[in-house]
Amino acid sequence: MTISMVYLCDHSVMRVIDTPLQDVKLLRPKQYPDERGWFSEVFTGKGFSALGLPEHFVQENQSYSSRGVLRGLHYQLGKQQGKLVRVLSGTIWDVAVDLRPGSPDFGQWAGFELTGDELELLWIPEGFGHGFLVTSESANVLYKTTGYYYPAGERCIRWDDPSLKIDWPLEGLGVPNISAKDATGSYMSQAELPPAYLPK
Ligand SMILES: Cc1cn([C@H]2C[C@H](O)[C@@H](COP(=O)(O)OP(=O)(O)O[C@H]3O[C@@H](C)C(=O)[C@@H](O)[C@H]3O)O2)c(=O)[nH]c1=O
Repeated sequence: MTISMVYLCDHSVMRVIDTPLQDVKLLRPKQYPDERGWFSEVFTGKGFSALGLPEHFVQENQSYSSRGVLRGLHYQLGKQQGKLVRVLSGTIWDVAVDLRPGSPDFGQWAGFELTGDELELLWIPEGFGHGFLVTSESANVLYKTTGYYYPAGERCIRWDDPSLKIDWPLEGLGVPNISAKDATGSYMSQAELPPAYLPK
């Protein structure tokens, strides 16, 4: 994690934190505490647009998982999805992998601990594989997507693909609990990948 930048979007302040993957961002919305608790504008279309991030999301998903569950690494072909991920309760280790051929970060991954105790969002653009491991008793994960669910385009890369060398924090968790579908995931070398990276 490198540079921290603060952008002003009207009255609202969003801290944008660069990550080892140039197009993946951690976002910390401003919180307004008072004697009742706190308030925050977690997402505004115009604020995101001012940051060069998508203004429109078409779907919001929530999943609940118990400790040791690993979902991923998922992406969609045909109708791609950018994802804005937030943890409502519990703690996960969230992973993004750049799958865009030609990208400077192609084949690179980054992992982030996200917890319901912090107001933090992770922005993962189209063309990335996404997955997470639940490291707390349970976790509620909420994410908006820029594209609709498109089952025909669903793809999965194995969480344990040795070419990716993802350092999942599995200490004390043992073998992760994955779905039957994820167990049939592809190795990246054999996977049908998203469209090539387009430099901005
Ligand atoms: C993802 C999704 C699933 N479903 C259904 C299909 C299935 O019956 C059930 C569970 O689906 P899955 O096993 O694919 O759910 P899950 O393994 O949680 O899939 C999700 O994983 C994370 C890591 C992502 O990044 C998401 O984009 C999505 O791929 O929910 C929908 O109706 N809409 C959706 O958008």
